[in-house]
Amino acid sequence: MSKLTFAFIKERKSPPDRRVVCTPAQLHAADKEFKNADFVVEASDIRVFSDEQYREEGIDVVSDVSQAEVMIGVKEVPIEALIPNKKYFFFSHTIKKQPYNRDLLKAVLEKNIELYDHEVITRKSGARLIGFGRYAGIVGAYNGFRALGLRENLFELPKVEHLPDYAQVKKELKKIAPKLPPINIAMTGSGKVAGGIREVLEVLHVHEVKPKEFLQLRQFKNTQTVFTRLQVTDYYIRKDGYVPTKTEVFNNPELLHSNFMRFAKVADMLITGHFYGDGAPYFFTRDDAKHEDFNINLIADVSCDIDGPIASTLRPSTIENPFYGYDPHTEKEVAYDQKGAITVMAVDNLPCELPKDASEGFGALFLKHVIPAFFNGDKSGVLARAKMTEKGQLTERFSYLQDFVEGRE
Ligand SMILES: NC(=O)c1ccc[n+]([C@@H]2O[C@H](COP(=O)([O-])OP(=O)(O)OC[C@H]3O[C@@H](n4cnc5c(N)ncnc54)[C@H](O)[C@@H]3O)[C@@H](O)[C@H]2O)c1
Repeated sequence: MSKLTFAFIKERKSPPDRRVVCTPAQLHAADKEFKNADFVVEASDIRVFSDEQYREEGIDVVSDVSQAEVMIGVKEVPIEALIPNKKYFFFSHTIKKQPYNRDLLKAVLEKNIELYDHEVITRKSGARLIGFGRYAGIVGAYNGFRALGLRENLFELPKVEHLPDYAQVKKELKKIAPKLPPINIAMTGSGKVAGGIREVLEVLHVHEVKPKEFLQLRQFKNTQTVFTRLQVTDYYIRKDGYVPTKTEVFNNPELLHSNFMRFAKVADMLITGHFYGDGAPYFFTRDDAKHEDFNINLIADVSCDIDGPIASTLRPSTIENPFYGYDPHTEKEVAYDQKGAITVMAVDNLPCELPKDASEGFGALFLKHVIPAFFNGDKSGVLARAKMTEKGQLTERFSYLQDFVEGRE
């Protein structure tokens, strides 16, 4: 069997992304493990690991990767940089028909590229195998507490992007744990983002209560910081009054009403990590936020769906300026610390703030689930499921994108 060459390509999107799919140490180990694979790295001066660090691990760093068969990156590859007739792995942000990437998908087809999108590297059940979600949850929750400290003059957390790694993030959190005020925190979600949020709450020793107990907190004066984790069956209810099953939530959102306001009356802070399905009810609307009982005044919206289920998320924010305020009465953006406003953290590229750890986490999953599939006949079907394009056509699973590519929707 001839060797297959995998190239870890340079990120070319602006603003620059420092993440990479595999670290130098991981590629060193992979080089030993996969005898039929060659791994090369495209030279880059923005990556969190330097070219020299890869060379030290015995990995070739080259300026021209066109000899490789498989190209592996993180963000969208600019059209002019796409090399025809190759296999590519990156986040194309096209599966939800994102209009800003229509031309990219068109170019992928025209250049006869086999595109495998990281977002659709899944188990047979559809559950995603790979992602940066955990780090989004960690950084998003941290940023939420950073906003709280700044707004209330309680403590000052440094920006994550100025810290070297997750270990230091945890150290900073431990320092502020004793200074946390007695507030009620609700978090949402059950996937990787939610896992990251939970890690932060655990480092901070925030006490967890069940959603039912959380609802009772309204009657008491807080004495400690508490949190509860809300699942779909907590924040949605069927229109006929029954609690929905998860399958109903995923497949029949038209059956549902939001049941979130009961939590909004108790929570001071919300940290989101849910997945919002198309057509599902909003958690709270602009009108809900005007309600005198609406108690939430700080939202770290990691899920970050714009002008959607979390009405105060008017726009994404940036790593540079992560916070803004939402005035429920005027429905307008205001200063993040304006009296009566909801403070919003809605950074949509959170894992970029922790590029080293995020790359390590992503790389471990990629080497476990994807690379072996090239050499075992894709026995779990992971490549077949993730392949979006082949021979200039969309694969069957992604044929729903045909109208989108042709500009008909
Ligand atoms: N702000 C950021 O930088 C950032 C970064 C990564 C992810 N995110 C967002 O965070 C959210 C969660 O990401 P994740 O990595 O935890 O995802 P995940 O794939 O790990 O988990 C998603 C969870 O949602 C559930 N789910 C699937 N379909 C659903 C539906 N229709 N309705 C409700 N739940 C459903 C799944 O069972 C799973 O438990 C996503 O919206 C993602 O876009 C934001």
